[in-house]
Amino acid sequence: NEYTNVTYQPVQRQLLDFKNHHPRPIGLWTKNAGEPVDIRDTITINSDLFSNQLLIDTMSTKNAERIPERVVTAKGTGAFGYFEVTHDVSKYTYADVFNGVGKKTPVIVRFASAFQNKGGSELARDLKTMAIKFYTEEGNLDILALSIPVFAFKDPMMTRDMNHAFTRNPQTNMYDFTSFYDLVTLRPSFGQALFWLMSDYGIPNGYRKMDAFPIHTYELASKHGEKYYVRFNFRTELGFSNLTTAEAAAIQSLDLDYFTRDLYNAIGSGQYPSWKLEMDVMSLHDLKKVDYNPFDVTTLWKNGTFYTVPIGRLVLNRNVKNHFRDIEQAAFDPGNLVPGIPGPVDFLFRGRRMVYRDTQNYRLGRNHNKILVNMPLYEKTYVRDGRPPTNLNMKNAPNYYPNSFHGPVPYVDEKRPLKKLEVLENNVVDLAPMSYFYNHILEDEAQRQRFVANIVMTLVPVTPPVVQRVMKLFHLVDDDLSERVRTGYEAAIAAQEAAAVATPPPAVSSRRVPSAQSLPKRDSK
Ligand code: HEM
Repeated sequence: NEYTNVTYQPVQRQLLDFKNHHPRPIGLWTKNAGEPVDIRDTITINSDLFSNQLLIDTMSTKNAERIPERVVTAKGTGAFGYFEVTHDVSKYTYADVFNGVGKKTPVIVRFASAFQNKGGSELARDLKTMAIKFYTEEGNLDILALSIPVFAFKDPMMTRDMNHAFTRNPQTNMYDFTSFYDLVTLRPSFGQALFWLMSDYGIPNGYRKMDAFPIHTYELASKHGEKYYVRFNFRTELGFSNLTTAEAAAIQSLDLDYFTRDLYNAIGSGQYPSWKLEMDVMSLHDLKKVDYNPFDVTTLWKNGTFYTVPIGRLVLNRNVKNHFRDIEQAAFDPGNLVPGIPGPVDFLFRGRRMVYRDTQNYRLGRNHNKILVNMPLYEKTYVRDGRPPTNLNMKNAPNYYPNSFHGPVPYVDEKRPLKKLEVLENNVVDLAPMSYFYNHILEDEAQRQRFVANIVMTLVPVTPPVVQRVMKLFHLVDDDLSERVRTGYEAAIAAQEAAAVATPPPAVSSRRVPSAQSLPKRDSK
């Protein structure tokens, strides 16, 4: 690269790169309304502040720089890239984006930590999220995925409560494992997601090295009028790898932004992260044969009841130039689907169709689709006016439908399935998958030990009556697990008590700041 004898990481050299690309200042500095700035206006002491338009511009716009952070997934990053179809899946869907081997579709992808605030730590044991917006010829397709393959509940009514219980306590303003485990044990559908989170899958070694799962069972429609039911999986081509709690803690003490740095540096040095997109498939016929609910987002499909089909590759090859413009303002909405992908039919998904739209109306405004990063390749609507941005606002085209003056017209999708599948769900929770996770998905003794240690660590600060409920739940799941967690918990509490007794009170160091008493006496001679 341009820097001889030194290796700068892309993150380190961002400003130098800018300067290299712009050997001279990029232009005259202007006030907000365009008047060039005179150098005498840039210093305000001993001047008439209220006549200084530059000062007023500066202070008033600085004050308004923030928009509300996302209620979840606030701490995030992202990049541009493309999706390439590598396999013929025309049998399953007529969606243009997945048809035609070799076809490339531009994407923006945002990653985040589910329950961290905007300035939070990426090293926290937390669900990681990956949201993909495909800018297809038939509109934006948004697929939102988590780093674990199951969700915590089926009923959208639980959303606010999970959000509250898993984030900051209203009085202490701290993350609170008491509310966390309280909710998990009162609603054991959380169990499987909890287990994934407490295992090695709970802290991937960066966004590049994690798999991502949209979780819901999507309905796909083929051009022959058949329907298929699929679960998509994004599999990292680098192979999944994780950080242990100790490794994450060590990195966290120096760098809360480790995931963001890793992604930016990789893309900036041409090591483009990539994922294979594949789907687990069942036909309508297969669906009717299984002895479980394949629409249940809290659990995996059972072995032997489906087959897997590769679709394509997702590659991220361009860092964004402006985080706020392209990442903070990005609005992903799982309801943004395209012809050939009617989408999920479960109740949680129906709830999500409402929620994302609403939160983005609040966070970005009702015209968030007109913000550059959210704009589809083609769009003609009867939407008008409202809070900016309104862009061209459809200029002078007719603003009502139907009309006889050549406003935009609908088309007929001949291939669209005639009937929609109606799914009824229940609240019954099966604990067998938790036991299966402990005994089969955790691959060896070392993984099991780390899993138990992570649970124990998070139980230590929990109110004892809630700990007892956790023990009861684990007892119902697996004897070995419950025994190990109990022993580990008792040992951790004993160690904590011993440490409290043994630790002397901290010594207060003298403060070497000037004070009336400590000023050296100069005239002592
Ligand atoms: C299968 C289950 C779910 C998956 C895979 C999922 C995935 C995601 C992802 C990837 C994001 C990050 C979007 C971004 O980066 O901007 C996100 C944000 C969000 N999710 Fe979910 N989520 C799930 C369930 C839910 C549910 C049940 C709700 C509520 C009903 C919900 C509400 C939200 C909200 C409000 C945001 C913030 C969106 C924004 O401010 O733009 N999620 N979700």
